[in-house]
Amino acid sequence: MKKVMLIGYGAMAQTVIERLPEGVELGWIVARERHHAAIRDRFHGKVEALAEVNDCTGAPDLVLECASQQAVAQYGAAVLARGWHLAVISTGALADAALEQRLAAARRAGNGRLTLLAGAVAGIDGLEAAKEGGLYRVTYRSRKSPASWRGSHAEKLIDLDSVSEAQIFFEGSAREAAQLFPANANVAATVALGGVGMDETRVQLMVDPQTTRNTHTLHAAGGFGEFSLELSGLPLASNPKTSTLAALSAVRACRELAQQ
Ligand SMILES: NC(=O)C1=CN([C@@H]2O[C@H](COP(=O)(O)OP(=O)(O)OC[C@H]3O[C@@H](n4cnc5c(N)ncnc54)[C@H](OP(=O)(O)O)[C@@H]3O)[C@@H](O)[C@H]2O)C=CC1
Ligand SMILES: O=C([O-])CC(=O)C(=O)O
Repeated sequence: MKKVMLIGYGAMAQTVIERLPEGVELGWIVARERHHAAIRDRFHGKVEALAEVNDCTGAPDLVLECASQQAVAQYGAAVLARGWHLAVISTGALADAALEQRLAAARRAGNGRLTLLAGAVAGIDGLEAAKEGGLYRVTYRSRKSPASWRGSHAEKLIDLDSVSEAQIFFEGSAREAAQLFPANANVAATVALGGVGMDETRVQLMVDPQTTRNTHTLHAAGGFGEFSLELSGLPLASNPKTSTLAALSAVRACRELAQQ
């Protein structure tokens, strides 16, 4: 039986817990103190609620970050320095170049492994293959409902309550998008890391009062030719910022672990 450590206890973590594949069990959940009693009750003490990665006395086969970019900064290096396998969903954390270097150094020092989950988007494998032949241009656009942008930096750029038609409210690099919208634009970073990088990947963020979907549009052109991909994802009921597919990509990482 393979053992997983989960970081985070929010919407995505709940989906992972509910869909945990056979052959994998949850050993630890790193969560804020206020969730600890609920975790102990739910799992009858069989899953340890931890305040810190370093409080773990066991050895997880996989550490699944389903929390935030801040959590990657807080725990990522400790996980890698211990030689563990860290799978990250908050990929936008790597828009911080200093953090990226710190994680790389910890990984080298501890012989750990870092995996970036594909998250809410598809086509990253094709993008990475295309990169081998040279990429000229990669663009990414995210279109979500006003509810999905609420509580984000979007509120400083556009009045989400009065928007009556689809509107682009942000244009910039993937690095800017991932850092300004840490709970909404990790896909921009995922696309950047698979393609032409954080500063060259052009990003548009859009609010659409007519949609209930999270729609990701990716366009890549290069020596291979050209592709456009549109993914219209259903958000999680418990968090409209997060697409169901992002949670399922974390479930898939558990399935791969079970099959190893
Ligand atoms: N790559 C991709 O395609 C996508 C990536 N994401 C990333 O996944 C993250 C999780 O999504 P989702 O579950 O929907 O978000 P939620 O806000 O529903 O849940 C986040 C959970 O993580 C916890 N958490 C956050 N930071 C820390 C920390 N430093 N230490 C301990 N616990 C922490 C929160 O704690 P508390 O309850 O106390 O607030 C909460 O339990 C997003 O923040 C985003 O970064 C999301 C969608 C797509
Ligand atoms: O889940 C999504 O649709 C995308 C998302 O929040 C992110 O990229 O951070």
